[in-house]
Amino acid sequence: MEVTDVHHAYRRRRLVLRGVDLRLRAGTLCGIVGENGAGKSTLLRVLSGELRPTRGTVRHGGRFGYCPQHVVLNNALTVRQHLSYFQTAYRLPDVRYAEEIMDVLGFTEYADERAGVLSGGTRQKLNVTLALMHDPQVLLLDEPYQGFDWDTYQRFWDLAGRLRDAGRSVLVVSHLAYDAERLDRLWRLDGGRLRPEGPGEAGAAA
Ligand SMILES: Nc1ncnc2c1ncn2[C@@H]1O[C@H](COP(=O)(O)OP(=O)(O)OP(=O)(O)O)[C@@H](O)[C@H]1O
Repeated sequence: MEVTDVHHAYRRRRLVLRGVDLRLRAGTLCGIVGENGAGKSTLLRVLSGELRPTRGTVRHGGRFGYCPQHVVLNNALTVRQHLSYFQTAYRLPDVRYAEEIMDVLGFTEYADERAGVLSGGTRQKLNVTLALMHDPQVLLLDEPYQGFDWDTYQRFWDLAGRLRDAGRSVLVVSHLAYDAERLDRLWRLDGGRLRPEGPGEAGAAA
């Protein structure tokens, strides 16, 4: 994914993004942190194509996955019904990979529960599974581990590391400055631009 000089202003008023440049190579696990209101979700919505940038370009190739910050589930459908709905949307022959992800995240036993009765953390596990189940080459995750318990949080990072090792580009966005050693690159979104975060990060490309 290649992002060049991206600007975004809501209704031509406040400029939230003021020239974001970002390059995500295959086989990298990257993070963006920023305070509340810094524009992280706005940036991900631009990167996913949901919002058109006021200026600048976003280019990416191959299958694309996006896990939005706010869980979008149909409360009347069971976990399994969500999988089959997305299986059709993604044109997948089966949901075996989705079931593997469910197993890794530890919520297989909820397969026949309706989304409306799931706990917040379990809803988020389903949200992440739906974004991953077509094995995207570029994966954008907005606050993906909100509501996860510690064990699930660790399993999530193991999964993200495995995807990186399999050659996927993974970008995790959070307001928390999580364990930077898990990441190949970390940026901070501040003042509408990205700057490298952490020691020894003076402008190297991912
Ligand atoms: N649809 C919208 N219309 C107008 N302004 C918006 C809209 N969505 C976001 N904003 C504004 O854009 C700015 C950035 O918001 P955004 O949600 O991208 O930040 P964030 O870094 O994701 O915040 P948080 O960590 O709280 O989720 C905020 O000032 C917010 O009020």
